[in-house]
This record gives sequence, C-alpha cells and structure tokens, in this order.
Amino acid sequence: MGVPSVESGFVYVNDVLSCGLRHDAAESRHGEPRAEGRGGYWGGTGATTEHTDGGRGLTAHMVEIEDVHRTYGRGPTAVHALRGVSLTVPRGELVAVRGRSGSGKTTLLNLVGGLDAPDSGRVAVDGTDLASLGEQDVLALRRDRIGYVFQSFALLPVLTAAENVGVPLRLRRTPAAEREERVALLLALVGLSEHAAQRPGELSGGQQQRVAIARALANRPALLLADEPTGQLDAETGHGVMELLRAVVRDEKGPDGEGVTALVATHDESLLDLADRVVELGDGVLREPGRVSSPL
Ligand SMILES: Nc1ncnc2c1ncn2[C@@H]1O[C@H](COP(=O)(O)OP(=O)(O)OP(=O)(O)O)[C@@H](O)[C@H]1O
Repeated sequence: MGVPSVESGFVYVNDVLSCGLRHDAAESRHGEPRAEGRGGYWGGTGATTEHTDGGRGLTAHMVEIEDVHRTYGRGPTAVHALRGVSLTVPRGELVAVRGRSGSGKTTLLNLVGGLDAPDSGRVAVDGTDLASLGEQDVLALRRDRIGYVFQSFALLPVLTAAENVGVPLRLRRTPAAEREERVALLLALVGLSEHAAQRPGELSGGQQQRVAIARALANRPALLLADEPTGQLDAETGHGVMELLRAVVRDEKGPDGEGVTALVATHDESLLDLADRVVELGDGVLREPGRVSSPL
C-alpha cells in the first residue's frame, strides 16, 4: 500500500473538522439517525437573536442555550443526557464545563457546534438560532466561526506540524503566501516555530495539542470548542495547554478586532482556576458550583 497523500489527508481532516467533536456523531451509538429529519436544525431561514450591542451589531453572548433537552434512544433504555440545560457564554470569556464521565459534556458541545440538535429548547451561536439555519449554513458556521480542539488531537500523521495547521486554510483555498504567513504566525503563537517541519509522531503530546490549537485558530474563529483538551496529557503539560487557551481567549483578535470565546469541557480540577467561569454538569442538569439549580 502506498503512502497516503497530502490530498487524501485533506479529505480525512475535512471529515474530522466538519464532523467536529465526536467522530461518530453522524450516527448515534445506538444507530439513531442524526438530527436531520427530526425536526431539528437545518430546515430554517437564518433568524438571529435580538440582544445586540447596538455598536457592531454583535450579540452580547457568543453562545445562548435555553432549556435544552437531549435524549438518546427511546423507552426503558433511553439516556437523558441533557434535561433542561440553560447557559449563556458572553463574548470573550473562557467558560469551563466540568462533570464526571458520561455527564453530557460532549453532548452539550455537539449541540453548540451544530453537530446535533436538541429534542427541545434553543441553541444560538454568534447571534444565530441554529434551528433556523439550513444545512449549508450550519456547515459554513462550523467552518468559518468555530474552531475545534479534540482530546485525541486529531492531527494528520503524514503531514508536518506546519501542514496540519494549514489544512483549514487549504480547505478555504487561501493563497499559498497568505497561508504560509498565517501558519508561521500561529506556530510562533503556540511556541512551536522550531518544530514546523516535524510530523505529529515526532512531537510530544503537549506539542501535538499545541499544533491542534494553532490549527483550530487558522480560520480566525470567534468560538473555540474544546472537549477534554488535556485528557491525554500529564498534569503539568495539561496546565500549559490550558494556559495557552487562556492566553488565546485573552489576546487573540480577528481581523475585525473581535476576540475569541471558548467553551471547554474538562474534568481536570486543576485547570478550573484559569476559566472565567465554571459550570458543572451532573445528571443532565447544569449547576454553577455553589449554586443549587440552573438556569445560569
Ligand atoms: N450517540 C449516542 N447514542 C446513545 N447514547 C449516547 C450517545 N452519545 C452519548 N450518549 C450517552 O449520553 C450520556 C452523556 O454522554 P457524553 O458523551 O455527552 O458525556 P461526557 O460527559 O462527554 O462523557 P466523557 O467525559 O466520558 O466523554 C452518556 O450516558 C452516554 O453514554
């Protein structure tokens, strides 16, 4: 069998990036079809929410989740992953969602990332109600406005660090010179300029996650969704990666001066002090530590 080409790598990563956080999201673990046809997303007209700041026309909240329910399966084996979750994430904040394994963190991030639709309730991202978007609009939102960071890094092993970072730019057909400039800048941002020519297998786990964060930033997303980004790293390396996400949310600005917002799922207690706000998922309900009940 021949060596996989860069092009086949793009096809793969396009799948990964457009499928987002959970690679098996296209079909549920129980064979349940995804949201299409369930009366969920991708049938609508693109309505926006109303609470704009009046100046730039942006909503105050990057993410608005209102009384969202999501159940997998039916009958006695049904799993009520989310049971009336409400949450707002203001622009420019880093919000951490913590909760034990199986508490619904990935389910929540999938809904925000437009990979799945709630059974009921409302999810709005960047001022747009996702239920009002058609499929192509959801794809465009994911490609242009959201960056994903996975626990497993999801880098292409045949590509160098620089090529991995450049994949989203290639998918958007960004001219080579512009692409190379942005890749160099991003690798410098994550402290990996010296490692540009190395492949993932030649990098440590922490370095690989830094490459993945640089890739997530390539298209200047307004929202970063990170699902257990430190889950495969030791405590110290994980803290470094979380500090990087913190710095990105504090310092990075898009071409229009807009900052980055992040929603990060983690069960690592040591990372929580870096968040602007921590919310906790348990039994399908969201709580702010110290508070008794949602909504938040
Ligand atoms: N596609 C699916 N089909 C059926 N059940 C699912 C599906 N996805 C998640 N679940 C169930 O929903 C619940 C919440 O899962 P979810 O993956 O959102 O939790 P999590 O907090 O992200 O867990 P982890 O930290 O282990 O990744 C679990 O009981 C899980 O088994």
